[in-house]
Amino acid sequence: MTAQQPSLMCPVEVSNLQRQLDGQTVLNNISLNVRGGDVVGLLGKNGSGKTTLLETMLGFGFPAFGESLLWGERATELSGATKQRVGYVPQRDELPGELTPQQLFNLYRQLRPRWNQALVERLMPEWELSQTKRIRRMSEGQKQKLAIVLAVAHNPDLLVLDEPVASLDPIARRQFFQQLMDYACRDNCAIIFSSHIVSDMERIVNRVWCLENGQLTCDSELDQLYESVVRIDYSGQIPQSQLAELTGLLHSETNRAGGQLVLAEWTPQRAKELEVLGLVDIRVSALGLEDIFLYWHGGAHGR
Ligand SMILES: Nc1ncnc2c1ncn2[C@@H]1O[C@H](COP(=O)(O)OP(=O)(O)OP(=O)(O)O)[C@@H](O)[C@H]1O
Repeated sequence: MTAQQPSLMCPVEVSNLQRQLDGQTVLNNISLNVRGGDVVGLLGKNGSGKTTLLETMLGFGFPAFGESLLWGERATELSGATKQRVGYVPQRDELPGELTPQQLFNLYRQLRPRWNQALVERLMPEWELSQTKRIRRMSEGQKQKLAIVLAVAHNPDLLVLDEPVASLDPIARRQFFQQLMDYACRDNCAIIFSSHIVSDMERIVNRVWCLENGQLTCDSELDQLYESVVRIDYSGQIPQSQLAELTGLLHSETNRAGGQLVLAEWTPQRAKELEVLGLVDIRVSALGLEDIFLYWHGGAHGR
C-alpha cells in the first residue's frame, strides 16, 4: 500500500478520544473526522465539553485514551510545518495586552510564512479596529475581532474557532460570517467552530456535531439532520403509551383534534408505521437547527 499524500489526508481524524480533568471524564470515547472543505458547527450546552474537545483535538493536552491526528500527525507531536496549517481562536482572550495590533502583526509576519498582510489591511478598517491602540485597552468584542483577524491572516488550512461571536455585536457577527464564508470557499480549507448562536451557525455549516456530557450525540450533515428530525402534525386520538414506543420520539403533545410529534430517525417510509398506530392526516414539516437542538437536548419545549 502506498503512503497517502499529506495534502489528501483528512485535516482531522479523532478516534476513541477520552479526556479526564481532575479525575472527571470530560470527553468520552469520541470518534470523528473532518474532511477538507467541511464547515462544522459544534453545539452543546454549557459544560458539555466543547472547549475541551477543540483543545484536545488540536493537541493542547493529552488524552487519557485514543488519539487525534491532524493530517496524519499526532496532535500532541505536530511538526512545525503542520502547526503552520492550523489557525485557532480560543474562547478566552490570550492576546498580549501590552502590545498594539500593529506590533503583533509585525511579530506574526516574521513567524508565519503564509501571513496575508493584505487581508489584515482590509479587515482592520472594515471591522473598525485600530492598529495602534494597546490591546489591553480594547473592549472584549474588539479583542475577539482581533483574534479572528490573526487566525485568518495566517491563512490556515484548518481554522478552529471556539465561540468566536460571543462578544460581537450583530453587525460584527454578520461581517464575521461573511469573512468565514469567503474563507470556506477556499480550496479544501476546513473550519470548525462552536457557538451558542445556532441561527448564525445554520447559515454557514454543512455539518453539525452535538456534545452532551462529553459524548458525541450527533455527527451529521446539516441536510441529513433536517430530513431526519421532523415535526409531525396529525389527527386522531392515540394513547400516549403507544406513542412512547416510537423510535426516535423526542417530543409529543396532544390536543382535542390530534397532536404533534417530533421524531428523529425519520424516513418517509415511516409514515406507514404512524398510520398503523391510527394517526391520520399526517403532515410532516422541517425544523430549524435551533429547534432540533432544543428537542434533542430536552430543552425549553423538549422532552
Ligand atoms: N481545567 C479543568 N479542570 C477540571 N475540570 C475542567 C477543567 N476545564 C474544564 N473542566 C470541566 O470540563 C467540563 C467541560 O468543560 P468545557 O469548558 O469543555 O465545556 P464547554 O462545552 O466548552 O462549556 P461552555 O459552553 O460553557 O464554554 C466542565 O464540566 C468543566 O467544569
